[in-house]
Amino acid sequence: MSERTGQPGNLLESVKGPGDLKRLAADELPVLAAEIRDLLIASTARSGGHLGPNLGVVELTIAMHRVFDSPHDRILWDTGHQAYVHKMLTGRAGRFDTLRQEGGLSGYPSQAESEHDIIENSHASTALSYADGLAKAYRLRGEADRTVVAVIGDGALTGGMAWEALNNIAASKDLPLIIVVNDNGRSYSPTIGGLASHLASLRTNQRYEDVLDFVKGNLTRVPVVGAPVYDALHGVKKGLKDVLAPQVMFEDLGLKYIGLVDGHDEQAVEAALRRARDFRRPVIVHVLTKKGFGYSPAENHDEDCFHSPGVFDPLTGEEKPKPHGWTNVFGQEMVRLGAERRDIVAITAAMLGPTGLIPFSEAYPDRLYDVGIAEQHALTSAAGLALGGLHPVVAVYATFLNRAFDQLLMDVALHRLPVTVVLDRAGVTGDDGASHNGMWDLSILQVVPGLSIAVPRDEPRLRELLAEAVEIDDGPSVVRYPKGAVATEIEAVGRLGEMDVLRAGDPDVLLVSVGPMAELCMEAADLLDAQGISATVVDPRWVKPLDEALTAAARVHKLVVVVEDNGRVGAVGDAVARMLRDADVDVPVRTYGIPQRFLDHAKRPKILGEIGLTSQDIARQITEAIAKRSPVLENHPTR
Ligand SMILES: Cc1ncc(C[n+]2csc(CCOP(=O)(O)OP(=O)(O)O)c2C)c(N)n1
Ligand SMILES: CC(=O)[C@@H](O)[C@H](O)COP(=O)(O)O
Ligand SMILES: [Mg+2]
Repeated sequence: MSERTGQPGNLLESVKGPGDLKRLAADELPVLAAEIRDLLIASTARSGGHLGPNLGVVELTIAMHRVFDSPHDRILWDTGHQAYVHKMLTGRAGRFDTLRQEGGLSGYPSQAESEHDIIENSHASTALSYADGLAKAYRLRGEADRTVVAVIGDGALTGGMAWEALNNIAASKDLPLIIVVNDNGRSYSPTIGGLASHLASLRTNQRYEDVLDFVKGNLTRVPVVGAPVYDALHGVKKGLKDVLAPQVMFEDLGLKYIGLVDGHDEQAVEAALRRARDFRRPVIVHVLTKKGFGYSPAENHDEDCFHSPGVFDPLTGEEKPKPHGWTNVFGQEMVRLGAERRDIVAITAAMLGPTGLIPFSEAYPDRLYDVGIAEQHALTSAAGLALGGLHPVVAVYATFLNRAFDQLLMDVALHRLPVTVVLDRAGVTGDDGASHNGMWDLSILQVVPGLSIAVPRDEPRLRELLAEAVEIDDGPSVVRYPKGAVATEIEAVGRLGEMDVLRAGDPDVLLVSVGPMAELCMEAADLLDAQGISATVVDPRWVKPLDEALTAAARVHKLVVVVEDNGRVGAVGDAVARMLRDADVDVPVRTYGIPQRFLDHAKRPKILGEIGLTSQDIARQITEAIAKRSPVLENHPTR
């Protein structure tokens, strides 16, 4: 195994862009591929990242940049987690020591990084819709010589948007649009559903290709009649294919289909892509790849083929142990609740492991549903399960719930159905960039009638609130918690209605701490003490509906402060301010949360520091707020 230096090898170093790549001889490409793999392994070992997906597209990406002319031709990556090789071949190989670091290379395409990058959103199943629009724009602008190429994984192809796009693309016979299905048979775990089995049958039905090759090899050797007979046979290819290979649904959609192509045979991929390019109409190129290809620890990693490992030893593939996290607690609690309540079922959207539901699936295999990357379907299927008398728990990352908002609102809440949605990775996640931060749910869910939201501050509260949530049977409930290690446990010193009082102070400041912001708020209260400002810290536990006791408590304080790990606009802080206004409690309210903008990638603590979600910042801002109002407040009778 070559010494993995973490720097590009000589050949890769010489590739400053697709032009250099095109000038390489075919026999240099395997060397290039090996250097790319070395750099992928070394850089993700150091920073974590999507090693498995990128190892699987090395030859595919080389072929794409040799056949097409980016950025004149546009190459789109669905989800974008598999675009590291694309970045290496478009002049960024030398920056992989900064992968996913603040100010360094993003783990996804980035328009600011390169003219070769377009889609920055890491939400899956969008690339075909972008491609449809882009190709139509080029046609309308008289730039029809530009080919649009969208790479979509078999997992992303289980997302509904992809089929909405295919339906439209199939209707546009004159769009030079190439859909590369990167079929490695997996999302994290093996891809599920009818489509997955269809793709699998195509993969296994190499029979058709073998028979055809055999016929071609033997018939065309027969003098005079051989070739015409072969052509006749080939002419009935569709029938032959249907007989030997299952119904190829893509062709039935009206799309040309080229496949199955060995995705690790770079020359074969190039040939297929050239054929597809020359059709000048929508074509599917079905490429078979292996996730983690070329690195045995990834190839043999059962759970997810090193989909997105943390830091690991490149020689052994041994991952650095992850801390006891919120996800683990949820997984354990689901097994306990599943034993108590046989009506509890769980749904994952192709993220069984990342959401912690593996223990539940092992304990109750017939009560776990993996719906693929299909959050919209997940929510409405959950509504069906609830209508059927069950209590579904839908576990998704907070940011991906956005995709299923209408289903939660109109298919679940409108019918007051007992569905519990568990949002992992809520708040700032950090190194997966702007589209991964779970900073939207506490805002968008405020408008859902009859929906309850719980935000646990630590492990005991997660267990407690999840148990309370699944007891709610007259409407949807939501429990949300951040990525990573559980927060320090903080016991209540009293109760205020259903809220936990974490620190009882004189009525200067009422500090409303939302979920895992508790530790930060307690530290801020200590800092305020030193300034002679006394803070009462309460943890609402349930932030929707808010506890009326908050109104009475606010009345006797000089300032109300709400701290939350969500976008500031329309979230808990605004809900508290509205509740106090409605109750004619005109105590000033300050809300501290995530600024309502897209955040660049960096580690979570770094981002929290930059946006002022630290105890020092909160204490300083409260001190300033008190000082600004003190003349008024001094003379203002306490209410
Ligand atoms: C809407 C949405 N849901 C879930 C995810 C999380 N996610 C990221 S990559 C991935 C698996 C993608 O599988 P596939 O498209 O086959 O690509 P591969 O990793 O196999 O190359 C998932 C579920 C996401 N990015 N977007
Ligand atoms: C690309 C994608 O959506 C996921 O793979 C994401 O990277 C998961 O990140 P964590 O599971 O590490 O939070
Ligand atoms: Mg896949």
